Amino acid sequence: MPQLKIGLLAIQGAFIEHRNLLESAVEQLQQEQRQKKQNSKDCYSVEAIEVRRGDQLTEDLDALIIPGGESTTVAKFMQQNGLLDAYKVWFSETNPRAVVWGICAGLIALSDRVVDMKTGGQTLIQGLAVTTDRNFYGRQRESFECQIELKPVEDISDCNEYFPGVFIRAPKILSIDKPESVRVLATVNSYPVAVAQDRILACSFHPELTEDPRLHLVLLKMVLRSRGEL
Ligand SMILES: NC(=O)CC[C@H](N)C(=O)O
Repeated sequence: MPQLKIGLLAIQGAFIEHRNLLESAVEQLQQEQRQKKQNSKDCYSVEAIEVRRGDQLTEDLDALIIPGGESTTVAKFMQQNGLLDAYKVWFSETNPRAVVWGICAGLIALSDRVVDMKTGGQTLIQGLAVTTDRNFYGRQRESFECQIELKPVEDISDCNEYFPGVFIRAPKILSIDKPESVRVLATVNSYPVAVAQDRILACSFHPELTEDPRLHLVLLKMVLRSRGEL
């Protein structure tokens, strides 16, 4: 049984929530595959691991989830544990299978440009051609929930119902700086809240705090595509 190995940067919890949603997403993937071709042998399973050290970013790791929390802590944690250098190798063109998903603080860390950075600056991972305001919603209201509209793009098979949006001191994607390569997957009032570029997925809200696995399924499909299996 082919296995999808997904790592979660283990900074501030949320591991169980992500593992549960990855398991629901893989079940949906199996259902979709069964509907498409009967007797499919490609019955995937998912293994979720907590990533704490650079040497865990190996070639057999299909994806890394950079969770929400505090973007300054994310980069510091990565620097202190040899993860930033290891990430650069793991995510480089020498390993074209690797997929990364930045959630909230993870989106900030992956953004090419960040507005309202920490005083004195902060380390970014970069790679995603967007400009993000780090604390845009945080300053207005600490957290809120609203309905997110999913776009009918290739990896989203079911966009009929709103996605439950949980925003916590959320950043805002101010601009998409390479519209030819960044796809908008979800919006609120026509502003992008989830985007994808090549092997990068990013969102400004917290799907792991819902019971909706559709974004986790998007991640798994990106993984399959980068493995050349979809
Ligand atoms: N929920 C979150 O991840 C908040 C991110 C926070 N605005 C930051 O600066 O990192």
